[in-house]
Amino acid sequence: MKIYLVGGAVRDALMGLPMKDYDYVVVGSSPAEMVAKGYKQVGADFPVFLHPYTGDEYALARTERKTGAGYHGFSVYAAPDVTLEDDLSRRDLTINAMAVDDRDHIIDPFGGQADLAAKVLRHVGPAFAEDPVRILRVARFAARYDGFSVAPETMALMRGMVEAGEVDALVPERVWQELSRGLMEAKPSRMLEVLFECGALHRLLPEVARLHGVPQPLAHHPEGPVHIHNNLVLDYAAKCGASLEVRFACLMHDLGKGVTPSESWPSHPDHEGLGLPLVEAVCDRYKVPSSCRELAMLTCRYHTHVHRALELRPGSLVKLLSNGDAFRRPERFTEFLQACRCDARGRAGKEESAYPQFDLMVQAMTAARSVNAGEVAKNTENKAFIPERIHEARVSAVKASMRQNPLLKEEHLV
Ligand SMILES: Nc1ccn([C@@H]2O[C@H](COP(=O)(O)OP(=O)(O)OP(=O)(O)O)[C@@H](O)[C@H]2O)c(=O)n1
Ligand SMILES: [Mg+2]
Repeated sequence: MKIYLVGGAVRDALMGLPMKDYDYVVVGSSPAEMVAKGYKQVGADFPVFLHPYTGDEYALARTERKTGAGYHGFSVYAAPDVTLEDDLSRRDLTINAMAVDDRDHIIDPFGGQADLAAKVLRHVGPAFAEDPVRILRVARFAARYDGFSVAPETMALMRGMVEAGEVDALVPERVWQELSRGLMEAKPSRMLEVLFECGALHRLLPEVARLHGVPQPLAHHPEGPVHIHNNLVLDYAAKCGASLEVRFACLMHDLGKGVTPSESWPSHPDHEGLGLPLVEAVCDRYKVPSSCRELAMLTCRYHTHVHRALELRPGSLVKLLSNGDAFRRPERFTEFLQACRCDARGRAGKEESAYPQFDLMVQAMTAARSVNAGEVAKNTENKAFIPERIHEARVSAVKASMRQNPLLKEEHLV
């Protein structure tokens, strides 16, 4: 038998990037031989084994053929006569279809090195079309690797797959897994662009696709239409190293602008409220984790309130804190503020601009949270007045702390 390192590790090594996981292909062996050598078989469907010491994955060279719809509609053929080239030819992209043998010799039958040098994401062959997840993978690699483009013939193939309804058959968990990974890459906007170009975004996230070309007031948004703004917001969040929750909230924050009646353009009255059912629909569709869902809802609903924080009086600031659940969930409220800051800076020429609303809201939250609500409750004789008294105490605390904030004018302190 012969063992080769394949896939992502080879690609990343050639790019000079750290290798994350090692996948090996074994040629000329059998399950019985692998087990006899101490490898542990994992999964009944595929001939994949774990190395007894390193835990790395070793797969018998195999060919796959789609026999029906969905995930189980595959027939796998693994036998000692399947060659390394056979195995590489069923893989998605040329840059993922290279192997290295035990003498560090590179086997590259599909021009993966040339495509790496030219920064091209190109499919290996017609087998690409057998797995629609690959459309999402291509979009994700475009978001990860700076300057990579999708080969025209690959884009055409992906478009054909979308038209054939292939992405509609994807299970929600897989879509979320790929989308969330793409959001965590260096330039998430590239994922959206690639998905848009092949038509997959319209199928998977029509709410986001709909933002394309929608006008906004130029004075606030010199970058132009909503989708460009959305892309800048996302990429700024990525540049800051924001969490998945913050990045997802950024992706969702302006969905309401996609359903503004065109008579109102370029204004978007109540896009916050209009966006909420759309955010819910996306989250339901992909069973989005509640941490992402909650922050996205909060951000959609209240981001413009935070933008106006400098004009809010203490009473309104406390109400915003309370609506944002800042007393019970201060960490989440801080992530909400981060998303608001990404929104403000994700505009042409605004990336470096000050966003004093962030510090102001943190200051207000700290002051309001310093109120001992239990103590206020204990000292309130008529228990029906407790919520009101707590609110008043918080307002007083915010007011006192605001007196030290030079950003605020006297009239805001009343
Ligand atoms: N839908 C898929 C998934 C995987 N592969 C192949 O299996 C290898 C390993 O898959 P995986 O670890 O999921 O992806 P990587 O390419 O290693 O990317 P990542 O860095 O995200 O792990 C890929 O390189 C590719 O050759 C494929 O052809 N089609
Ligand atoms: Mg990998």
